[in-house]
Amino acid sequence: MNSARSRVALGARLVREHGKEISPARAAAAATAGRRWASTEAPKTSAASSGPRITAAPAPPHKNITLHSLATKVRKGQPISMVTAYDYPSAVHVDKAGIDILLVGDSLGMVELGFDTTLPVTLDDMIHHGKAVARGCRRPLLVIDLPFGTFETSPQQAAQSAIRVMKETNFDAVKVEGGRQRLPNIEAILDCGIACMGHIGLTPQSYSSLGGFKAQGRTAAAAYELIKDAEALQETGCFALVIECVPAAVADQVAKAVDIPVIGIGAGPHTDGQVLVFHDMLGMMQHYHHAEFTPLFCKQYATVGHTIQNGLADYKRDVEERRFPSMEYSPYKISDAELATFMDMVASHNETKQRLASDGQVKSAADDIDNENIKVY
Ligand SMILES: Nc1nc(=O)c2c([nH]1)NC[C@@H]1CN(c3ccc(C(=O)N[C@@H](CCC(=O)O)C(=O)O)cc3)CN21
Ligand SMILES: CC(C)C(=O)C(=O)O
Repeated sequence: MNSARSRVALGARLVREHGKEISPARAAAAATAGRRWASTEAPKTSAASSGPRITAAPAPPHKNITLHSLATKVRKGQPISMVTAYDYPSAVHVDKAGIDILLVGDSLGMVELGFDTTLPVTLDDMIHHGKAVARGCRRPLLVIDLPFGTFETSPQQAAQSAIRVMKETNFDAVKVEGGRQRLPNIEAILDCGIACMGHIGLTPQSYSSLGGFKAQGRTAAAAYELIKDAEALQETGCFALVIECVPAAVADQVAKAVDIPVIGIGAGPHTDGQVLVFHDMLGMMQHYHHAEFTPLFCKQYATVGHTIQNGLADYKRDVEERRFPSMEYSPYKISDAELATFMDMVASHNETKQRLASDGQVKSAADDIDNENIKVY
């Protein structure tokens, strides 16, 4: 929907039906889930010369993004930023950058686990990664995908999977792929009091029936289906939608058709927000397998993969040429007196070793040395 339009309906039904928004309870609940907050202090560098050179990072703003603050943002015409992350360090980065929504997408199967599609990803995989992300995050709205095979077969299956994910990860919402054919399943999730984001257009979990990762909504009829799907998902109570890989003009009309935020990926500039996969947008994918799946619609904002490659190559060369570690990186000290005593012990140890060797007792030398040098201990 265009930014000028009012977004009063955002999450409204969800909030009405379940009494309260999801996120206010998050800080308290997070403590029990072991979520670790960043330092609230200003950046500082450790002054202790013998200590490790650790720079404490400034904490992100304390204000969490909630369904309501998201609605306010959209009402004010401010676009929503969303990005995926799958582990603790990337979650810390996303949090610090002030991104609005962090998605643990099932794309983790491809960019983190090395599969060719998202189909093999399990609920256990999602929970494992979700927990790590939650430990690194406090500000963004946290959304997690229900992976293939965990929600399609019945509303009950969908509800059970969503409940398990919410219990174990302490996230704010789940995302479910599919349009009107998934309405009963999505309704069951919402009925449990769980916020749900829809996902239409290219739904990668339908890789098999779509015949690949293909752009969608490219005929009038298919584009019109997307409008009907978006309206149905809004009516059911989804608080937002992802629309993936459709022509910009089609995404524009879908966004105009509903009041809830429509977040695009490969869907042009007219949506209420944008989402990209972390590894794609940071240029992390050097491996041929990953490069193959970096979509054309993705803008690269960094070339982290090159930075990593350069760092590893420099390290290898330094080790091989004995440039690392220099004494600068050998911080553990021993006093001159202790060192002198130690050197005497080594000298005596070596003498004993030589004597035993020349006596032809090499095999049992170690035991004998221990006995003779018992004073060492
Ligand atoms: N790394 C990564 N980034 C993603 O955005 C992403 C994943 N993985 N895995 C799950 C899905 C799959 N996605 C993809 C993957 C490839 C294309 C792609 O290559 N599209 C072609 C057009 C295909 C066509 O319409 O024929 C392109 O040229 O962009 C699109 C979306 C988006 N998601
Ligand atoms: C690409 C985004 C929207 C996603 O669904 C994922 O990362 O799995």
